[in-house]
Amino acid sequence: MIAKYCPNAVVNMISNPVNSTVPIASEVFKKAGTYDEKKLFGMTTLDVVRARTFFAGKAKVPVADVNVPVVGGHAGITILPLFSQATPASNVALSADEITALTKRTQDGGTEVVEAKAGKGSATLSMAYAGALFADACLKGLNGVPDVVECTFVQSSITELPFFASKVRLGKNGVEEVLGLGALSDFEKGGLEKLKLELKSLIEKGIKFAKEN
Ligand SMILES: NC(=O)c1ccc[n+]([C@@H]2O[C@H](COP(=O)([O-])OP(=O)(O)OC[C@H]3O[C@@H](n4cnc5c(N)ncnc54)[C@H](O)[C@@H]3O)[C@@H](O)[C@H]2O)c1
Ligand SMILES: O=C(O)C[C@H](O)C(=O)O
Repeated sequence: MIAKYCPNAVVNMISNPVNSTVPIASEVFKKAGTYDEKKLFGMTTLDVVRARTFFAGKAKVPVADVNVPVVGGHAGITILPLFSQATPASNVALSADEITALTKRTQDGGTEVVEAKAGKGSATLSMAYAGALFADACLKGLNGVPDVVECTFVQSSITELPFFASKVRLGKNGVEEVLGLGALSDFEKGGLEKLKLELKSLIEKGIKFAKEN
């Protein structure tokens, strides 16, 4: 419907599995001849919200001031929070074990809620909050507000994968610039290598599904 009737819309995919639904949507747009890679996003803002919240608690910094880039995708180990780039820096030294635990908590946050709700849906309120944050950022970009930067899952060439979540500069055309990963800790480099294998297969599954249906 969007591909046919609103071909210029900015599309934020929330429905899971985001790692596959975004590639599926790209194929649908391609079939309709209306694919614009600058306007198709997979929502990963909730991962950023979780990473910020968990980091602020441990680092003893106010959550409203915290920013943590989250890269990769939106499921399990494909979610990679870059705590080494968190701002402001922690007020207490975080150990490697604490960073590992924060990373796992961020990766498992969504599943934790889905399991707790036992068949009654997912983290709906925090999803709505994150959706509103990201939609607001898109609108700011479309309205010409400069330097609107958010993490999101988009068509990308910053790794060998065709889609990847990273910091992106939003503007009048949707994605203005896909930003790089920056310096990674050894722990994050390990996470990146593992996540790429998993993400590759989820992206390929989506593309295969779209081509067969
Ligand atoms: N990207 C994110 O950060 C994020 C966060 C939370 C949830 N999600 C995803 O958002 C989606 C919705 O989550 P929820 O908690 O609201 O789920 P839910 O199970 O409470 O609601 C899903 C709704 O979709 C309806 N539905 C199912 N199949 C349909 C179809 N074929 N046509 C029309 N309607 C259909 C169901 O009747 C139900 O009302 C899920 O895919 C979930 O995984 C994404
Ligand atoms: O719906 C899910 O499986 C979890 C959701 O993506 C979330 O991050 O809360």
